Amino acid sequence: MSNRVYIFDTTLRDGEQSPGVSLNRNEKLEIARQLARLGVDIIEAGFPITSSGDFEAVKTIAREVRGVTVAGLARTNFADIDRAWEAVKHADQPRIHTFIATSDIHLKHKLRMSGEQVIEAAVAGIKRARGYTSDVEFSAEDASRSELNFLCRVVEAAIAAGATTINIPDTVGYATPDEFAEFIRSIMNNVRGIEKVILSIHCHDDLGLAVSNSLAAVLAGARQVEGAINGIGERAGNASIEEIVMALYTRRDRYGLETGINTEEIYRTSKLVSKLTGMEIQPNKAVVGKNAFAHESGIHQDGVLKERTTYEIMNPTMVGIAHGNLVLGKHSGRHAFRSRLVELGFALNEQELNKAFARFKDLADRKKEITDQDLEAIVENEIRKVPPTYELAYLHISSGTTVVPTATVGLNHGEELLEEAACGNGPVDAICKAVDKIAGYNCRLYSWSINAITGGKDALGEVTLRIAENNSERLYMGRGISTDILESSARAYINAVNKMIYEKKNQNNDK
Ligand SMILES: CC(=O)SCCNC(=O)CCNC(=O)[C@H](O)C(C)(C)COP(=O)(O)OP(=O)(O)OC[C@H]1O[C@@H](n2cnc3c(N)ncnc32)[C@H](O)[C@@H]1OP(=O)(O)O
Ligand SMILES: CC(C)C(=O)C(=O)O
Repeated sequence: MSNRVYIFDTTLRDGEQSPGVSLNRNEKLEIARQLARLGVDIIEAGFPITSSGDFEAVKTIAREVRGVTVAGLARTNFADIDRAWEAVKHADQPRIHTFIATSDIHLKHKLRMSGEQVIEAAVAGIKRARGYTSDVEFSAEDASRSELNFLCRVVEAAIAAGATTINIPDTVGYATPDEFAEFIRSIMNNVRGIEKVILSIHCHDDLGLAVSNSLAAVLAGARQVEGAINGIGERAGNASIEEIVMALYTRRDRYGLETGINTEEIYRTSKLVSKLTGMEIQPNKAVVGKNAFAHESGIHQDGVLKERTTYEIMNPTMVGIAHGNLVLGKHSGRHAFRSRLVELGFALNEQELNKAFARFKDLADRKKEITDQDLEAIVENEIRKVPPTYELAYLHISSGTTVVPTATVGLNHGEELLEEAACGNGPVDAICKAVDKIAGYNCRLYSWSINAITGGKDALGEVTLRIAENNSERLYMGRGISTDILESSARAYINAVNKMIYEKKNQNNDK
């Protein structure tokens, strides 16, 4: 048996069946192009009878995305099959994918057909499709809940009618891995002609088992896996392509199976699908989640810094993520802390490091995640504390929808109180201009951001900003905290100006 596993991507068909998702033609085309770069073998581009929009999207993909099989889904009736063919016929390798349910529950309640009628419909549909193309996939919908002997009869008839791929879906995500593997083995052992076709599986995630069931089936002998990027799809979704691919890749040591996927395109594909479908990726999602390669606790961070493989079974670059990250938080230790400071360009001695680390742990108790800006602030405010040339004495703001924003600022400069007023485009701009007038500088604001340190209406707002003199690129970061965000802004701006003055003074002393 070949060790090559074919990847059938149904992001644009079953994936689009996710509640709330509707992709237009251009969006589908953009995703299809990316799927081709990813290296999937088959793109199921849509269900052409569904709407003229879907028909046009499948047709466009078939015409424009080369070097890949493009499939269109169809029920077994001729109208669906004819429409699917019209849509895919210009593809490099067109495939018609036709399906009908085989479980008692579907026959009795949904199709209201007998078993013989289902076999007849399947055979007729496949023959119709074979009249158009030599690449015909047949799916026995709800196969995993079907009576095995009947399913084997349907599959045998489908092969005899000309199907080249036989798909066994776990349509409602009911199977469990060992049971599904056994089911696949039974089909392989009982269906005449099964060795002539590619045996495929299509698993749903209702019990969170779609990937496990898919892998179990592959290990039992299936050689095509159907799934969707990010695991999107009807209800709880489909098996996630990226998880299956990375499981096969990572465990090739044990199973020796291969896909044609260019794994470095995985992350980009996942991001694109998430962006265009509007379906966010949960942070702890395997392979592509924000936290998939993030390490938060000190012991793990220390291990990863010493040797990445201590806590990483995949290299993030393998899936197209530039590098993993060490998230600094209250569980982090000195090794990770020092390493991030070095990355930020700070070389602290042991005493400074200990002092900064204690301050960091303090802050980490109050904040969920410590950012690079927090670290810069710790070092600059705590370790390289500058003497305050100016300190805020008072602040008065006049602002609103009908007045020009004006700020009056009083700054203590030693024993002196210096006062100035200025107008600006907004109150923050007015504050900065008033401070500039007092300090005798002309600065521009590069960035300004606010972060609520505590919750509720009286939350402490922490403003972090960066300024530079008008004729210089040297940036100074300032930080200010208050329950009033304009006061936080004033304090942050004054803090940055003080740093600038201090640095200039020291440079002059050095000369
Ligand atoms: C498991 C899966 O994911 S299957 C794919 C699911 N995807 C979709 O349904 C795509 C979106 N669907 C649609 O736009 C519409 O349902 C259409 C265009 C496909 C059909 O619309 P309608 O003709 O109005 O039929 P409706 O959806 O209400 O009912 C489905 C009909 O197809 C029949 N049917 C269902 N599956 C099959 C099949 N594989 N082969 C033949 N007939 C089938 C049903 O028995 C029902 O027939 P009935 O009208 O005689 O009772
Ligand atoms: C059409 C088939 C493959 C399907 O989507 C399912 O059974 O879930």
